[in-house]
Amino acid sequence: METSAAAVDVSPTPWTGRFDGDGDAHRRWWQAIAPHTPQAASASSRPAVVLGFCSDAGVLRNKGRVGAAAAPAAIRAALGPLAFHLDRDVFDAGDVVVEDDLLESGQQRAGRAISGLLDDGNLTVVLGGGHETAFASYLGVAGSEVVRGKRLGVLNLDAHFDLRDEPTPSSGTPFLQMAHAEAAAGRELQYAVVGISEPNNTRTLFDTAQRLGVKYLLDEECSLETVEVFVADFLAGVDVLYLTIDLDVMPASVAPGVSAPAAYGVPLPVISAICRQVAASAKLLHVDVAELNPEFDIDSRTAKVAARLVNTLLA
Ligand SMILES: N=CN[C@@H](CCC(=O)O)C(=O)O
Ligand SMILES: [Mn+2]
Ligand SMILES: [Mn+2]
Repeated sequence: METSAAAVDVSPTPWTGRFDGDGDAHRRWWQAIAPHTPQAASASSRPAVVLGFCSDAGVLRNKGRVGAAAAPAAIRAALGPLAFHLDRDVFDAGDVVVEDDLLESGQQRAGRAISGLLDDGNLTVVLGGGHETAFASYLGVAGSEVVRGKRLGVLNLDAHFDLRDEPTPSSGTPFLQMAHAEAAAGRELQYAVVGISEPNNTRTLFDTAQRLGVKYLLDEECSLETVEVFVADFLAGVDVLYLTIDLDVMPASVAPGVSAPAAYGVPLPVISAICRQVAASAKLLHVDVAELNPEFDIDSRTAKVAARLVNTLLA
């Protein structure tokens, strides 16, 4: 297996944040996180490793507002100052960078890096990138020894199905790509979506979801009680979970910095509760956060929300 360090393009850059002093009582993310190396020693049973996927290619191909390639740096900047209360070690493996339109090779490189990190026993956290990040994540998860013989579930928090049937992969196609890849391997994709906006998904997309047996909740159905039962049911049918958060699942007031801001959206407390539920399940294998576009992010609101959710997922 190629090591993660060999697969990434850009090494971790220094993290920054407020300094209140040295020692555990003052610790913030920027003081806790260390560069990931293949030899990185960890005392914790399941360290977390952050990897950036700097890509504008998927959103550009999907006719959206580009700028997500700058998101990994913006999320790190929002995470850095947060107080560190986690019981696990955290490392930064750097970035995989998609140059121009070279999306597929970038997804392959990120996939190899993720597989290597998973095989080493890490909880992997990818910071996208547009939602084409999800196919890179899938390549990494499906290519890992950790999922061999296990039932994989993909839980997407998103206003969109991203099941577009297009000749060219984009940020709108990753879950149909996964369904095809799983079918080619003789399996069926276990895919669930929380937060679907009915007016933002065509009849064709709903038909594709039905054909593939996708389980979903509409945004207007997402009360705390309903999502708790929905996620528990989905978790019960899988052995390992890949959670993907498309930040446009939340209302535009909470997540303005995305390609397609949501008029309705699922409230942050509901999304946060899902993250706690998933983190507590012990089935969580891999996480990604996608679609942040810092260019449209008022007061870094969306980056701060992304950072908070990552922090919650690792707690
Ligand atoms: N990542 C996916 N994005 C949505 C974008 C929808 C829109 O631009 O309105 C999709 O393809 O469905
Ligand atoms: Mn999406
Ligand atoms: Mn979306």
